[in-house]
Amino acid sequence: MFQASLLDDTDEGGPRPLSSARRTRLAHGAWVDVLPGWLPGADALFERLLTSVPWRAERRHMYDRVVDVPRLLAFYDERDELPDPVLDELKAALNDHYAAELGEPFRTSGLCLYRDGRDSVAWHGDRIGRGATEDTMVAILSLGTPRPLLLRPRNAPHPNSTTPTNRSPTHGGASGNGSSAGERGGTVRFEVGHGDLVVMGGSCQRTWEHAVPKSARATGPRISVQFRPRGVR
Ligand SMILES: O=C(O)CCC(=O)C(=O)O
Ligand SMILES: [Fe+2]
Repeated sequence: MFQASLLDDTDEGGPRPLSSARRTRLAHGAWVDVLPGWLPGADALFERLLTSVPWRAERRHMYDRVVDVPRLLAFYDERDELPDPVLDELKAALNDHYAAELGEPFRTSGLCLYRDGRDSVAWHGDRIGRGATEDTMVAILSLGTPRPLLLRPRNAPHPNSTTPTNRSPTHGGASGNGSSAGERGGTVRFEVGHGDLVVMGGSCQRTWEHAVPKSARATGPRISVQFRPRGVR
């Protein structure tokens, strides 16, 4: 049982039990757990993070150019104080549920702010560090405006291929609060926001890639909080 304390002092209520997360097994030993509406009242946390986190713009080398990273970032290493006590409680709840299976605790927290539909993250695996060679987990809390989080197998077949080489999962439709997963051409799609949790596990960082694509529609801001073990990034 999750022992709510700080959360009970607000009108947010605590996170829902992680035992109700639904696991989707993907090809190649990857899996994804999804718990829509994990954190009820998540919009209050969203507003606090939006104003209290020292969001940084970054620039990165891309081939021979230096380009703006199309989202704002903040990173909290294991010894850093998190920007909101609710994040400590969520990390503790994740560790209560997952540490035995993971074999170690989640320790670091990365935050991304997608200001609007022009912000995005390109296809990648979290492969800086052990995620490139070992099974691991990355747990992502989504706050604010829902955006699609897409997953596809690495070295995916051409989109027009009629003979996909990967076993594809099938998904139910939309769930209660609007989160939904769908699958098309080997790509798995989760619409995440407003307190939804997605945990990528098994070989997901090695054998699959994930992305939050740009959107041409008017899109409000989304914050994601990624909890990772030590040495995974
Ligand atoms: O915003 C998200 O949900 C994904 C972020 C991500 O993939 C990353 O920071 O590595
Ligand atoms: Fe990632």
